[in-house]
Amino acid sequence: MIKEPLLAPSLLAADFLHLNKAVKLIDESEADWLHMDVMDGRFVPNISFGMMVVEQVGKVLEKPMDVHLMIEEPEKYVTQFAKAGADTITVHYEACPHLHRNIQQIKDLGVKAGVAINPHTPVALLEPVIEDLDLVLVMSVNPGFGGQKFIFETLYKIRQLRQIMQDRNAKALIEVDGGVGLQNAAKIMEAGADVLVAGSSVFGSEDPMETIKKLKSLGNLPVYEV
Ligand SMILES: O=C(CO)[C@@H](O)[C@H](O)COP(=O)(O)O
Repeated sequence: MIKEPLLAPSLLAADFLHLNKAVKLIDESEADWLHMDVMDGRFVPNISFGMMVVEQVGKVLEKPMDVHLMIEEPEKYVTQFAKAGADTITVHYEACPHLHRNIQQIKDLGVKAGVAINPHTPVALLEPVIEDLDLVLVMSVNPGFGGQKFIFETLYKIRQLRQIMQDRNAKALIEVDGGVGLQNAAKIMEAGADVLVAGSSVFGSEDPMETIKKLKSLGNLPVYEV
């Protein structure tokens, strides 16, 4: 039996002219968190939105806000994102030469701390900090854009990470982000994920509410496709 995922639809795929509507939909749906993708045009080749949008969304959102910083020098901005209402702040391993300090900085703000790794980054690199983390975000596409194809090798990384965490009795949640949808969600959960981020598969679907419902009831999904 596959466990029910925590589901975090990504606002990046919503209609930016009607963010209020998207937030309301998340609050009224079975989704657990709202995922917010902040991009700076330096760490990733795209610019999305910053703390002003996060703050406005935070004012109306009732569910936890999961903020994924795809930015260089995140230490300069985490305080502002915490003030803007983030419940979890995730920084990238590849953007943090002083990762241990960055994690402590986030926790000192009273916010849950996450670290994301790009598809080419080995999970073993997180071993020295794994016990300090609330969340590990395994990128299953190269970050920067929604609507990309899930990278199959991510499944091995999730399994490896689950093993490392088990060996160290670490409690972080494993979140998987990029190309996640009804066709592969069960397989990703079976590999050991806890949280699924879903952008296009939710907001690009005909009935986002119904898609969220289906993603939450994984027992009914096929596990053969990736
Ligand atoms: O961080 C990112 C992209 O860099 C993701 O959160 C995407 O927003 C996921 O989008 P889909 O692949 O689900 O469309």
